Amino acid sequence: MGEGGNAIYRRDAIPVEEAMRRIAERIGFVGIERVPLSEAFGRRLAEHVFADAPLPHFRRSGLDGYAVRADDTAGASPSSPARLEIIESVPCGAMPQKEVASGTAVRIMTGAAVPEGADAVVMLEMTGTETKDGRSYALVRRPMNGGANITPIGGETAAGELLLAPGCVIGSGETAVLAAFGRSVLQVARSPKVAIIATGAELLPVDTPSPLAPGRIRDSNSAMVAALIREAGGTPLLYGTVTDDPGAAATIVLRALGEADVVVTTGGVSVGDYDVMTDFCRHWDGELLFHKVAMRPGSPTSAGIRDGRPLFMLSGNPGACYVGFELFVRDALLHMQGASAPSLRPISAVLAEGEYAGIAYQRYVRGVKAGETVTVLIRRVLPFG
Ligand SMILES: Nc1nc2c(c(=O)[nH]1)N[C@H]1C(S)=C(S)[C@@H](COP(=O)(O)OP(=O)(O)OC[C@H]3O[C@@H](n4cnc5c(N)ncnc54)[C@H](O)[C@@H]3O)O[C@H]1N2
Ligand code: MOO
Ligand SMILES: [Mg+2]
Repeated sequence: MGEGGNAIYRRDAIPVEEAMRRIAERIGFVGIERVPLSEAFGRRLAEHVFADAPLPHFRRSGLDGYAVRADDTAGASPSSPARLEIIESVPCGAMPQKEVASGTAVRIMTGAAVPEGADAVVMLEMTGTETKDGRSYALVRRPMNGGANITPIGGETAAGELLLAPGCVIGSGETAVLAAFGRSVLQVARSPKVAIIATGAELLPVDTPSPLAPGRIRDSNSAMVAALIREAGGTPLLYGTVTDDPGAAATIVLRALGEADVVVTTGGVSVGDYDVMTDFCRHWDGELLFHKVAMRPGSPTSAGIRDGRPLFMLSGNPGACYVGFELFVRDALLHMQGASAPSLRPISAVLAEGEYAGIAYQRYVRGVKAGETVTVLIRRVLPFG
């Protein structure tokens, strides 16, 4: 078939970084949709969100107490409190009707609008009250600085300020900001639809009771990959399992490529007689991006693209399948949703125990970092001692 000289079909292993690059340069934004804020949690924003008004948009009291003129409290002390006539009480949500003139105070609640004329709020605990001739007075026992306990207009956010940028994940904090600024409907990245196809004649549905027939195993990869897809903001579509019949596998993979944004297969990608994905790669009308990666586990991991839709062929070995997803599929899904930064970041660590000899390929092993289980990439191991 005239492909003997092609390095991809010869399955020359390429470095992990090169494989990542080949995927990244071929993957684009998945498109936008509008969702209500109540359904936006975990999605990626696909618009700039600016403050359409200052926050707060009125001078806001930070305490329960009295709105006063700071000058009126100069020199006040417990033995000689400032005596200010209480002219009004302002609950939250109401606007004060009166202006605070010298010698007066307004009872105010946390979050309420500070009346004109007042430039400080004194907390209730610093005051006392007195009634005389049918009038009520606040006794302020300490001097106040101008501006004390008042959030000015725009004190949290100025009008026009950029609140959230495209690509950011909408978590609980972002949700609060969006709600505060009235964004009940948002433009977010569409959740990529990701088809999952597990290959292998040995595979049984998860609900198959024990004991399993000899040689048979439950399909754990589909469930794992579905969970990983959800973690990455995608929507998994379970296509089930396919046996090792090349025609049947090709039919279902091509159907999935027509229906989903991304297709992930597991298994059948090595050099076994029944490795259907290896066979598929040689006959499909898509473009193979790589067919072997210089890594362990998961060296047979392959990827291709057809009509702009990526096909990830992960190794069947569950550990290799996991590593292949982490390295190649996750960032592809995040990138499709507008994320700019790669999700994996290298850290350097010293291996506490064990040894790896004669490493030709990069190794990804499970490790524990300060109590947290992580996947560790071992590039180079220095001999002990
Ligand atoms: N002659 C060679 N043999 C193998 C090579 C090689 O280079 N030359 N590579 C080995 C490596 S490394 C790996 S990894 C595997 C890759 O195998 P496949 O991707 O073809 O996967 P399968 O053969 O289908 O299965 C491998 C293993 O994983 C189990 N499996 C498969 N699917 C699932 C599933 N959905 N859930 C749970 N477990 C699954 C399967 O039963 C096998 O045990 O090839 C080596 N061989
Ligand atoms: O590369 Mo295989 O994935 O060693 O197990
Ligand atoms: Mg195999």
